[in-house]
This record gives sequence, structure tokens and C-alpha cells, in this order.
Amino acid sequence: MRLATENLTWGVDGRAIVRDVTVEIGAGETVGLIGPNGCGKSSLLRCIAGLRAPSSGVVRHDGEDISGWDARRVAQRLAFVEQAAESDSDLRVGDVVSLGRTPFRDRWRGLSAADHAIVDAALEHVDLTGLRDRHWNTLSGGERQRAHIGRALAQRPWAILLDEPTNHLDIRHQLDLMELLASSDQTVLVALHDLAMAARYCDRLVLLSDGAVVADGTPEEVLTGERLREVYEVDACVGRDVLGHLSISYRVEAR
Ligand SMILES: Nc1ncnc2c1ncn2[C@@H]1O[C@H](COP(=O)(O)OP(=O)(O)OP(=O)(O)O)[C@@H](O)[C@H]1O
Repeated sequence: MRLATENLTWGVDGRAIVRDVTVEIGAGETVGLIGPNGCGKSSLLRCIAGLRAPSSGVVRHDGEDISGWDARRVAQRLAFVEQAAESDSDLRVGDVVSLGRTPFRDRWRGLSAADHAIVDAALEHVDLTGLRDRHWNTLSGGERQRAHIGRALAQRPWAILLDEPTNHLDIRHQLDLMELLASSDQTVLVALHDLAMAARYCDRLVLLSDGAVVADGTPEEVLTGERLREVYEVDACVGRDVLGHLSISYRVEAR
């Protein structure tokens, strides 16, 4: 599924937080959304997920303007893993992941056998099969994050938006998640702070600064020392590690 914004602006109290953003994410692409704290990544993701109405501009899913779409219609095609999502503490892990089937269910019917199989597969993907009966309030931060990713996978979405999905995960689970996203045929837009991880797994990077797109291209095109200095105020040396992956060494500039 293609995702696009055209001259998208969103703000609060007269302050523009997302500024005139035009991006297109092709079907099956994995695109990383990067930029410093507060530059508008989450706000842009929320607009694309239909949770924020733009002040001006358009969000399109497969070419269709989504203004006026209800949450169920969006959720039948797109899943969104928010940064600090919570769940009801009485729910068990299996229940949280099963919520991913809600957009497809008749309100009065339980899960079908096919739904159960999808939920089982999603639990397996996020390595939570053994914890499916555990209550939410007993989970670690990383387990909660994996449960929310499992819920999104259980939606079997055509496109998936994730807001810093690796921030609570150990390195094994980070790599597993990024491999899963990069190898899927879903359209993926993922906000990340780890630039080397973004470079390794994303086809393209979109760099935001103060709400606006300042670069959009391959990781090699976007992650130049000069641009990292301008946007992040760090002295960065971009090279290759021993495995041939893009690597970045930093020295903080005196402010
Ligand atoms: N509902 C709101 N009301 C007021 N200010 C808001 C609101 N939502 C976002 N902001 C502000 O907009 C700016 C961008 O926030 P946003 O969460 O989109 O940034 P971000 O790039 O995701 O940041 P981070 O990397 O820290 O998660 C921040 O200054 C934030 O405080």
C-alpha cells in the first residue's frame, strides 16, 4: 500500500509542528523517519495514521484522501505502534495481541479459527508465545513493546507505522524486529533514533528538522557528516564497519 502526504501541516495553538511535508512511501518500501527530539516525527506518524487532522494538506492511503475515514476503516489496512502505548492492566498478553483482529470482527462474534492462527503467528513473531497468559502489569518494558508490535502484526496490515519500536528492546530483539520489518512485503514507516540501525534496514530515510523534511533519499545520501552536524549538532564521521554496514562515530560539538 502506498502512503503519501502532500504539503501536510499540523500544529497546535498557532505553532506549526509538522511543516509542509510532502513524502511518498511506495508499496513494500521500508522507510526510516529520523530527526532530533521534538522535530515532529510522532506528530507526522499520527497524521498519517489518521489520528490527527491536518491543519492543511492531505494524507493519502493508496491515492485516497483519508480525511473523514473512521478508525476502523484505517485499521483494516494500516497498523500503528505508538511510542508509549499502554494497555488495560487486566489484559493478558494473548488478549492484547488479539485486539489486532478487532477491525475485522463482527462486534458480537468471538475470534474465528483463522483469527486464532493469525494471533498465534503474531505471538511467535515477537517471541511471546510462552508469555501469552501473563497479565499486562507484570510485563517488562521490552515485553510490553513486543506485545504491541504483536498486536500490529495480528492486524495483518498492508502498511505499518512504528514510533521508536526498538527503544526498550535488547539487541537480539531489535535485530529480529528490524529483519522482520525489512523482509516483509508490507509498507513500513518507522521512526528511529539509532541512525546506524536505520541505515542498515531502511531502503530510504526521511530526515525531519523542526517539522520539515530536510533530506529524503538512500541512507548514504541522507547521512552525511555535514547534514548530521547541521541537524543534530554533532561532529559525525560516517564510514563502514567491518561487516560493510554504514557506521557513524560521534563527537559532541561545544554548543
Ligand atoms: N498535542 C500537543 N500539544 C502541544 N505540543 C505538542 C503536542 N504534540 C506535540 N507537541 C510538541 O510538538 C513537538 C514535536 O513533538 P513530536 O512528539 O512529534 O516529536 P518527535 O520528533 O516524535 O520527538 P521525540 O524524538 O522526542 O519522540 C514537540 O515540541 C512537542 O512538545
